[in-house]
Amino acid sequence: MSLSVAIRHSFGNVTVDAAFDAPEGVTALFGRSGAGKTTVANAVAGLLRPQSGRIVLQGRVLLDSGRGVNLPPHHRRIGYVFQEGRLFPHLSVRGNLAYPGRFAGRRPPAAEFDRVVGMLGIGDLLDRQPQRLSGGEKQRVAIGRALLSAPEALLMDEPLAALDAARKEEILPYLEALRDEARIPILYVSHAMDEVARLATTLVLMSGGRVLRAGPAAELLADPELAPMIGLRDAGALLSGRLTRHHPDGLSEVAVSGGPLFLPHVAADPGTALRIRIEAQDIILSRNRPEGLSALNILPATVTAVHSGEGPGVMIQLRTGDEMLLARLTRRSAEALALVPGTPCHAVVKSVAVARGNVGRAKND
Ligand SMILES: Nc1ncnc2c1ncn2[C@@H]1O[C@H](COP(=O)(O)OP(=O)(O)OP(=O)(O)O)[C@@H](O)[C@H]1O
Repeated sequence: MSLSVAIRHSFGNVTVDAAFDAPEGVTALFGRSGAGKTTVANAVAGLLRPQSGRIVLQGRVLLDSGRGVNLPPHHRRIGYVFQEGRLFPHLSVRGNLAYPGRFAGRRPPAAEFDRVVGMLGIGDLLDRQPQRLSGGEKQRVAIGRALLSAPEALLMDEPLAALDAARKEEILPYLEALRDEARIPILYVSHAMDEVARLATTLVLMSGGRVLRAGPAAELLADPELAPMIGLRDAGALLSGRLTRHHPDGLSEVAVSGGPLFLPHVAADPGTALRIRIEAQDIILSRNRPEGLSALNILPATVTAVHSGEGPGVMIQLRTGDEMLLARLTRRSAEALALVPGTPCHAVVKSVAVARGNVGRAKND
């Protein structure tokens, strides 16, 4: 199951020239405003006919400019979710959900309807009209409607951008479940790194109309050379772990390959697989194992790369267990500690530095 995209399109002197593969899971198209994300998404949706390109979904050719193939949007079998839910205002939630079935000439089987409604937690909303839904509820219905069209891929264009932080946090677990349960590629357009770090399994970094890098999200997010492009304040690597237990003082303990991590309470059962984003600016490095320190998380690590930019800062990549971390230090500190590839050290992370939104679910295998 995959979506393969290669397009080239010029708007006057601006050219978008992008190629990548989106396998099952969430492929995040990330980049600053004007990077070319919407152009790619529109070409995939069939809303823009690129001057040249080839787009193939599960072996079906959606676009092949060389052979004059360009399927219209409604024949592409792609479900769309946009920034605002775009629900039909005159239909109830149930009516909105049933709509794609009518459109495709079939109704989704009742079991499928119940499964999607259950997964998105919208069972209590079925008889409401869209104007009586919150922004987050509207988005969940919009996702449900897209899923019930039995799509072979989902395209989500900034689906959380119009929501405040609390509504975003409410909807992210549903998107995580979708990522891990729907066995289709999900193309997720966003310029918000917190969402991307939470959801992406594959990352396509775009800049100036081109794909700078594409690959597994955990690998790209731990690459110090890409940090300036991601944004130094947003840089941070992902750790995967398993919740081991909740402590009576409110901390949750998570086993990551480098050791135990103590985090502010994580609302999940022991055994749950998690992914944790540790922001590069929240790590302190020490050559010796620090003692008499308030921080609870001290992970033994080895420096694997040091990347200096133009400013006073450096990005240090570290291995802890079998995973990577990124730490942002001043050049002065890195020199004082003589940090070079191979240097053993300790990565110190304050528990409270790990924001709740940086702890998400991962696929349970
Ligand atoms: N219809 C158009 N006419 C002229 N230039 C365009 C048109 N659409 C897009 N562009 C240009 O193409 C480039 C890519 O735009 P695009 O909308 O794909 O970027 P984006 O990454 O989606 O940005 P944003 O996050 O702001 O939506 C930009 O330089 C933009 O100005």
